[in-house]
Amino acid sequence: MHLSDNLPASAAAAAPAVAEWVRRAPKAVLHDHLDGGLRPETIIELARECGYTGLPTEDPAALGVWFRDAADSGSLERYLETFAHTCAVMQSREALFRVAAECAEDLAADGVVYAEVRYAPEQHLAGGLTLDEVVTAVNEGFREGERRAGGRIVVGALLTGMRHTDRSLEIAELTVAHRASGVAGFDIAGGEIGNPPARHLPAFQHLKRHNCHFTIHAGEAVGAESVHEAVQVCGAERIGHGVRITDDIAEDGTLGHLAAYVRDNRIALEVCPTSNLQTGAAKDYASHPIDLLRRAGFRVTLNTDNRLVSGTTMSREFQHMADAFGYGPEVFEEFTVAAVEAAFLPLPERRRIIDEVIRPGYAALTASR
Ligand SMILES: O=c1[nH]cnc2c1ncn2[C@@H]1O[C@H](CO)[C@@H](O)[C@H]1O
Ligand SMILES: [Zn+2]
Repeated sequence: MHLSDNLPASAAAAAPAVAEWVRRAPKAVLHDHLDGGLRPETIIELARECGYTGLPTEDPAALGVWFRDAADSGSLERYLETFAHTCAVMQSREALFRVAAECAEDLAADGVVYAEVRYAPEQHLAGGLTLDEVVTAVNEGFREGERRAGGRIVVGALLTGMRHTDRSLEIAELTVAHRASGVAGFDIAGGEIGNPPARHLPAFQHLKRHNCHFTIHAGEAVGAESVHEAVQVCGAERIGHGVRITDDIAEDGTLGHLAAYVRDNRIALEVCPTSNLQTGAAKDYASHPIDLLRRAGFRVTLNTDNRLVSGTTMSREFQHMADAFGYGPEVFEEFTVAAVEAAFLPLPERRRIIDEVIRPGYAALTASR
């Protein structure tokens, strides 16, 4: 049986028909940007409240389509331009709280049981908030969203430093300061070309000194050398995207030294297929390297990147992969367990989610199919 999605009808035209078992499957997402996943109607309401007049349309369905189409640019830089609109309306405590609460609610409604959601605190200071106030507002929003979802989801925040600015050390310090209260780790994001991760080495060294988790966007717009720098120079525990690691895999499947290192050390790849199609990191779903990487034994996780900007959900990403590669519940269970194993959570908590939520959820799914 197929159910239609709950996104606007016009946007649904480009979306796959999501099978009911896909929607019910327990999911975990490690790579989802808070400012890339707002509800269109929320953007419009927040814009009215704060006096932002730059939106391309005030029709929610049309706005959803506009984001996805504008981001279908073939370039990461143009994809990222769309975030000016979402960040513009996320400049008050109330707006951040609302967006974070709705994010947790929407993920839970899609069957996500564990999420790490990232954003760049430095992009939310235009209304006069301090970095600490931004983090507190978002954390409180996540707690509210967890409550509204009846405890069916656990959400952690990742604080992102923007790779083209010079605040990453400050954001790393903020991560350490808030780690006992809802912040799970750190990330760097933004345009990859011309902004290699090692430019932010002091931030990574600070995190290492304080035994803090971090991931790095790499191997999305730049090739395997970017993954090399993120892993070997900066010490990333996971890689955001990472799909261009295939530069280091020969046609016959032989792994180069870097690819072998990443695979053998179980460094998780946070793969986001739809986003990759939009930014030109992959040509189409059928030729997306996720299947090659999975079969080669990499720790592959499946993610949304930006639910609004990429017009997607976890269910849609699952469905695209099921359609392209014939994946059934056993593969999605593998991706979901891989994500929780690579989560920035204490080990007993990871084990609890896998043993008490994910394994039984898939067992029930398989029994009822
Ligand atoms: O796939 C991506 N690659 C690089 N940067 C990204 C991606 N998606 C979003 N952002 C950037 O991360 C910021 C904080 O959430 C966003 O504002 C956007 O500029
Ligand atoms: Zn991303």
